[in-house]
Amino acid sequence: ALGGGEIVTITTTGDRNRALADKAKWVTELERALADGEIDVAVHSAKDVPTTLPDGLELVGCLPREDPRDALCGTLSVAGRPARVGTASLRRAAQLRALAGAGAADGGDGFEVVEIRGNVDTRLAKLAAGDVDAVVLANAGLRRLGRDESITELLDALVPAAGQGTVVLEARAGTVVDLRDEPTWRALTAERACVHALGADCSSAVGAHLRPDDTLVAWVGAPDGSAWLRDELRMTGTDPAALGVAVAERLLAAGAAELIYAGSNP
Ligand SMILES: NCc1[nH]cc(CCC(=O)O)c1CC(=O)O
Repeated sequence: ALGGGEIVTITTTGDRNRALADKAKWVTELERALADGEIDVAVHSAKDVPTTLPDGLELVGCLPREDPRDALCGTLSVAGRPARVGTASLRRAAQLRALAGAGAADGGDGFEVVEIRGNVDTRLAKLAAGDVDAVVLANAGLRRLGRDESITELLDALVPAAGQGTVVLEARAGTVVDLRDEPTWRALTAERACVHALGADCSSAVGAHLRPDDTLVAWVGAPDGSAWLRDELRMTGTDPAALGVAVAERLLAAGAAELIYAGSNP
């Protein structure tokens, strides 16, 4: 069990160079420290943890999930020109472009998605400076950083990333950690199983979210939002991983692999 432990701070490549696109940059150095026995438990944002773990490591626990939704800071609606919406996330860009293509922006002149990099403060500074009219960030991240006053709207229309809003614990296989919020664990299991079975990775435009009513919603799209698939299925049994695989199989049967291939090779 965890208790009376010592906290080891590890600065990762992701912390040092936020311009890198690969989310695994926040995870691999902690996994190396786990494998070397330098630490016993690694704490990650679940969203950044690939669905295939190195041999000998496993997810062992999680904290209760924060709200998993994406949050809009700024506005999608500007008079006289399309609003510029900044995001670094292929998933958010693809879903926003799909919405823009559907003419979902009420009022204004629609919006366009632009790539924006840097940490949360950098992105909010770009918004404040008028470089963009809006940015989309995880509600959970904004709340944890005390920047939730910047939020103008929670985007129910976007399907969150698998594990978004969840702090997860990873350890060497067999490590017992008495810290696991069961509803969060169920959601994490279903969402990660879905992404894994889709053959998606962090460079794919894929969302997967187990709603509190036990319905798994998944979204797979081309990066430009020109084509996408959405599916949802309610859990009937008691196996969240089986639900994730079932949704992935339905999406694959509908052609999801072509969209994911496009996402991995933009
Ligand atoms: N890849 C960056 C990252 N990893 C986890 C979060 C947010 C917090 C969370 O999802 O738990 C963020 C920032 C963002 O997406 O806005």
